[in-house]
Amino acid sequence: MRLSRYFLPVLREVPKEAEIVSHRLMLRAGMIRQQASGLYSWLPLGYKVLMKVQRIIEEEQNRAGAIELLMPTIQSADLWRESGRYDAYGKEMLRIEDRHEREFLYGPTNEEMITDIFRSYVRSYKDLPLNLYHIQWKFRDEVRPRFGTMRSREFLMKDAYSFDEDKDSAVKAYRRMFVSYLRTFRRMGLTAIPMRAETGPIGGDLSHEFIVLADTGESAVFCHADLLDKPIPGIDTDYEGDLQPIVDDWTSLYAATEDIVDMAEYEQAVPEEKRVSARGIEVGQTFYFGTKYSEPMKANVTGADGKDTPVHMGSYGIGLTRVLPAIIEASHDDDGIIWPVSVAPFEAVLINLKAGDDACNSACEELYAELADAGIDILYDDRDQAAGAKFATADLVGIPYQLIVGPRGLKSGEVELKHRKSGEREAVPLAEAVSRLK
Ligand SMILES: Nc1ncnc2c1ncn2[C@@H]1O[C@H](COS(=O)(=O)NC(=O)[C@@H](N)CS)[C@@H](O)[C@H]1O
Repeated sequence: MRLSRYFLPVLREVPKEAEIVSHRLMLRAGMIRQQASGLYSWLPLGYKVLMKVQRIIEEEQNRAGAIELLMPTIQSADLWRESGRYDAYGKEMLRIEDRHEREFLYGPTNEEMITDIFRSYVRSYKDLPLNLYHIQWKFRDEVRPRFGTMRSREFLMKDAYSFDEDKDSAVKAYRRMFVSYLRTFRRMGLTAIPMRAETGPIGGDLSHEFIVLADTGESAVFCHADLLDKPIPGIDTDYEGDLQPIVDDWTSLYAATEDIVDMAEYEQAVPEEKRVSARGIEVGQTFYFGTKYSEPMKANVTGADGKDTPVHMGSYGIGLTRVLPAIIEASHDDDGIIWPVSVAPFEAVLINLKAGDDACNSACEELYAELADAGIDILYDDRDQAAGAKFATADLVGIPYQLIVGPRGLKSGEVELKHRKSGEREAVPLAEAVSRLK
């Protein structure tokens, strides 16, 4: 992509309403624009990162055996009356009337709707286990939206729902999602620690919040330091096998959020030098809630014994539009964002130090074509601007590699490769530049 033809509205000044670094940087880097309280437009650069995060989530959900579909954002109130949550959900729910004065709502989550889909088609235990998920916009009328898209009113969520014949099988489904979350967040460059959590409006009696430690996190968390550098399950993890050892390994060390921590238990379980009490960002949450929805909504299957019983369910959410600021909180410096390559909007930015200089222009045009042919997601800063402005933009938007082409380097047949994360710079022969980025 040529920057002169892109749409990247970076801001010079720090927006005053932004209280935390990720909010400031997402605005300055031209990733988002606030349209109203808690409502954002995703501008091209931000949207590109959001879609890279989505692809990683889809890959890991599919690897764990979940099947993707897509449900609408608008839901019928009657469906929520069946589960009893229509009134219980409170003021966070945006209630809507259509032209025929029928009652609808903008879905804050989809347990009722997915249960309705399930009960319409599945009758036998032979069709289980089943895990259906979608990635869809949600609306929660947060009383105090803040920190940019960290806590917004409209947000993008992956929500998966598992259906099993009994609790034992449902706990196996829970473990598959638990393990897939360990892989998913680490692939985005995040260390997300599973912590026992309250279940809140979703319900149930088994739940973990996946927490990224960050000074600006909304909740206080308490955990054992050994959880911070534990290796995640490999790409060859057998999701049909016994995942209990992995889950036990990750839950045997103490980790709890402030709403369920037992300080005496924490101090008893964790030696002083291993105690980590910090602030955390909840990027995902897993729930087992049995027949909470299938009972009232009569989502039953006929078992091997010929008896009809309500299915045991769980739900598993990831806040995609919260993951982006979480990554920035965990990976930035004074010059801007430092994207992990896996989610970076572009893998590299080609910087022409002297647009208008024939040698630089032709070298850049050649490199740009070769990089694109090599399948590298490249941004070419071809603007007629001073070098300093180009470096500042590249550092701000956080692209992992900068390929810098200047008249002096070209004279010795070299370009400069800068690693955004380490700041290291190295002279690379022109002919090797593309292979260095592959
Ligand atoms: N207001 C919000 N803004 C941004 N992300 C949010 C917001 N509310 C929740 N999230 C994200 O969405 C994830 C799932 O939300 S939740 O309430 O915990 N879980 C559910 O809604 C269940 N239905 C899981 S499928 C959270 O872990 C968080 O990462």
